[in-house]
Amino acid sequence: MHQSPNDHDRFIIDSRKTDLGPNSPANTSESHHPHRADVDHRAGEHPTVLQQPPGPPSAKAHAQLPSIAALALNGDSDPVERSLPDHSSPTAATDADALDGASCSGVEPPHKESAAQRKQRDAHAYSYPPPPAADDDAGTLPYPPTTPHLTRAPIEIATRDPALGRGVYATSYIPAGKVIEISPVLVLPEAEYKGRRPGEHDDDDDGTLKGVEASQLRGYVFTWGRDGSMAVALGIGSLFNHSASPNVTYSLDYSQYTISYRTAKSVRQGEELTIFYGHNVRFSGTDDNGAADDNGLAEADAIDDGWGGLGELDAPPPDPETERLAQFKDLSPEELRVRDNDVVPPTDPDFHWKKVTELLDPEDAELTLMSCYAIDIPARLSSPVFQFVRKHSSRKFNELGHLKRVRPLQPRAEPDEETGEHPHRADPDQLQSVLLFPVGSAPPDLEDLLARSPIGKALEPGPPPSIYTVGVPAAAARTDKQASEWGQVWPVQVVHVREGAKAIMRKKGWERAKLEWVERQARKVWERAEDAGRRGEHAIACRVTDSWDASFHSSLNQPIKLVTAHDTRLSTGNVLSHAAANAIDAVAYLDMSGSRPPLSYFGPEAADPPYLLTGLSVFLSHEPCLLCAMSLLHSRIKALYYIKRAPGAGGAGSLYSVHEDGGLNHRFEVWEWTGPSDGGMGKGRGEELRLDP
Ligand SMILES: C[S@@+](CC[C@H](N)C(=O)[O-])C[C@H]1O[C@@H](n2cnc3c(N)ncnc32)[C@H](O)[C@@H]1O
Repeated sequence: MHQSPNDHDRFIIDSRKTDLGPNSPANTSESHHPHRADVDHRAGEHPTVLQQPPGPPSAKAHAQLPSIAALALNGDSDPVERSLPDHSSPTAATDADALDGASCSGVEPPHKESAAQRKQRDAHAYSYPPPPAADDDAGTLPYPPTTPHLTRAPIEIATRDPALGRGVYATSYIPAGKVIEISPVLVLPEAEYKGRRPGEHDDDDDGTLKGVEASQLRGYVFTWGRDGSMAVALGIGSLFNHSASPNVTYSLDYSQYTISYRTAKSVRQGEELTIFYGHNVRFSGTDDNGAADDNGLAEADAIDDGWGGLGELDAPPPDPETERLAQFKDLSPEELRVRDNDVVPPTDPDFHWKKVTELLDPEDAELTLMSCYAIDIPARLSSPVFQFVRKHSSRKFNELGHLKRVRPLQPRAEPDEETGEHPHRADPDQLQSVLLFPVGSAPPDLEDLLARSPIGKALEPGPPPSIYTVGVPAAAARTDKQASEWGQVWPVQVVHVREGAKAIMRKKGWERAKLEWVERQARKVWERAEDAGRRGEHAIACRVTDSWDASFHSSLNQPIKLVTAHDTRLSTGNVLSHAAANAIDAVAYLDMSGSRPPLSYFGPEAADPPYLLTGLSVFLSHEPCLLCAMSLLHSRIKALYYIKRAPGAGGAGSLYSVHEDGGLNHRFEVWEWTGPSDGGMGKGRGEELRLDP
């Protein structure tokens, strides 16, 4: 067998020359040279355009290779598309799926190579294993100190079809996007694989199979890097059979020396798990006329479209992102900027979001009162009263800071009739009311204290001033109008609302580019939820993205998506595997593996990823439950957008509003979809919401 690390690596496996069974050494075509870049020398066979095997990743690509652990929770899956490594999609690493994109990025596109180029490459390029140092301890292999390994999937090895030999079968339902196996690999340098003696070159090959190539391992190797090395998966990985429409995808990790396998589609119990070895492969069972065997390979060969026929079968659907970008191509940068930054108010029919908040816009606030103790004293005693209050205050901060401390009891003296001037000094004996303490924080022996204070003494031999209770505004006024109305009760300070805060509080709307982006993310998360529902999970999903920053983002430069996850309570049996929890978990995996894409929000230079979801935006198909709302708060998200309310269970507006609880140390904004649900978001499987475990 030949598993190809990408589908450009073509080969033929032909067991017609033997009747010893599919795994016999003789079961593969004698003339097959899997790692030869330019060989097509078999007359009468299907074309074997053996293209250049994938190159080893560059240092940069290595850095981008996802950790295998991270793949485990990266849920997005576009079944067949992901099964076939895709060099044609430049967007793969951005919005499509940060992790999957990264997994592709380690593999360079194929190219035809001349003999001269090959020579040059042989001299300089990647070599595995590196030549041992003279005093190298024989037998020491340069594998990494630790190798990830995972086999936890419900699978069994069985022979159900003798023509295929052993295969891997699901013993229970497996959802799409699950890593089912991570196999370490054993790398066989070219000379060892081909059984070359020291000093022998490939030009000396006489066509006779030697070395490992002559053994039955030949049916189990795949190309590793570009130097002719081959690798064997040491684990279940070597037992996946080939299919033209596989349900398992794989990715090579050149730095970890592993190959990981992940379901590209959901798999039913009893179904075989298959991978795609490459185009134009053929095994025994295909008759001389190339009649289709049941794995569809002969059919694939019959259509010469350069993709072994699979191109047509797996033609990717039109890319919505390309279509979206096409609408801006005729706009100048300035026209685009104006269009993008046009603020769409919440009253606009295109604005389908409602802010989930119980907080009042302070500008709409009604007057609320608090009780205070006050005294009426002559103006000349104001200063001693202020000193008295300072001395006996139990609080560090001034609870009455938003109020004027003094209110004149009589109207101020009229201006002089002749000159029109106001008297410079107030009458020192004019009575005025002075606030002492809020009722709740006054000293208990206030009367006594006052009588014994310099104020009481100054009023002797008369009685000390009588203390009374008065209702005063509980908060500062936010407008001049409020100040004048509330001032009738007690003179109050005005703290004008800041412009930025005003925009948020008044729900002024969003830039058009942001509005469109938010809605697109919401539709994507809804689609994912519906997809999860079709796979037998609760139809709930969560998508985590970078947050919109108007000074940076635009229709062309969109925030990056980090992960999408769906609810997996049913498939895992874990009642806490809610979509939001899975998404947070997946982000943590990204960070653990160093695979978080550089975020615009924090700048690509940021040394370390921020704590969990700090500053990120979360899209949920449904309002999060209390637990998830609290987890999102704990993760420090910036904004949450959800499509459907979860009455009686939701923690972001329904049962409780975790996001604006004054007792917690983080707040985030929450928006709820108010758009039509017909034929789109809010309709369908997502309605069968069961939030409680
Ligand atoms: C990596 S092994 C797979 C496990 C193998 N069936 C076994 O029993 O060890 C590859 C070999 O399996 C067989 N094989 C895999 N996919 C096949 C297919 N679609 N049709 C026929 N034979 C297949 C071929 O003999 C091939 O050389």
